Amino acid sequence: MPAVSFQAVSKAFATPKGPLQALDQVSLDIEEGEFFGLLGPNGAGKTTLISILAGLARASSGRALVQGCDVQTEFAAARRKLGVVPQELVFDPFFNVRESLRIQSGYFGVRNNGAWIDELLENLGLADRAGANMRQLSGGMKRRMLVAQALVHKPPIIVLDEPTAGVDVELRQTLWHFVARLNREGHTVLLTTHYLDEAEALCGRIAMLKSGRIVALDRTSVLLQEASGSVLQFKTDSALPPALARLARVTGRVVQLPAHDTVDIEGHLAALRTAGVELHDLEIRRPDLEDVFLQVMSGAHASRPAAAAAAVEGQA
Ligand SMILES: Nc1ncnc2c1ncn2[C@@H]1O[C@H](COP(=O)(O)OP(=O)(O)OP(=O)(O)O)[C@@H](O)[C@H]1O
Repeated sequence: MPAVSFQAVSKAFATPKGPLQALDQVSLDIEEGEFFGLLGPNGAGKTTLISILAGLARASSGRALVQGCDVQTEFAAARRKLGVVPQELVFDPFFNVRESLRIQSGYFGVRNNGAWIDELLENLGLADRAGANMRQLSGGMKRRMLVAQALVHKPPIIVLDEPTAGVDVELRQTLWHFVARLNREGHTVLLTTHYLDEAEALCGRIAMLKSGRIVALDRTSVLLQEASGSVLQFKTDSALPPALARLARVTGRVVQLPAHDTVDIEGHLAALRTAGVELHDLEIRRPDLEDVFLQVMSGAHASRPAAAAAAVEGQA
């Protein structure tokens, strides 16, 4: 039985401009013990899908199951199996850190788990703030607390919705170290993030959503292998010729240019030389997950989600 199963999940929101299709027939199984990444640009539907899983939003059609429990008809059982770390910081300001965790445990019917609460506080760098009132915590500390709250009932499935947005390097490392350990111990992890290097490093399998549909679904290693061509990367202080500027991914001085083949690379280099662009730290590398993501979103990547592939093969 999959840890998480989305079965033809669709969701339309009523808006003043008419219905907005946030999710369109999303089908996806996440197996026990997977570290699964759900990626997509802003507005792709990631949070909506997670909200449906957590029972915070209702699917317009289709259904979601957590270890076989329907999130609508068996809400309490499904919810107990999930530890959801939400994007937004919402807290009860009247309690201290340890009290909040005890209350959250009680909410899930879990008692006498002081040892686990201590372990959470220790592993998330909150031990010396255990007596602090929630109001006194910094933003980063509050985020650690969100993680602790989500894990307090030792859920088999951990759902992290952009857990590292606005988080410092130290907390990122603490968090990933801890979540990777829980995954090794058998917990299933579902992660959404805009940090594709994190997804590449952590996730065994990845689904990419675009406008509410799955547009890629595969093992991370396969997505990387199927990415076409290579990337010409260099640093420069000069402006790029317009034709290359349109193709390039530019981050400050770092320029990354996708290239299909060696002829393409030679063409790029010739155009740069003609334009008098001075290149530093030039390298040619394999595409990384960010390149794959951009290829998938532009429709250029070879990967097809299984359902779409089966439909095409069925027509043949
Ligand atoms: N309550 C709502 N009412 C109307 N539209 C909504 C509502 N919630 C989400 N949407 C819309 O549904 C679409 C999907 O939003 P969602 O928050 O799921 O995207 P996301 O992939 O999580 O994006 P981000 O990366 O920005 O967090 C967007 O177009 C969004 O504007």
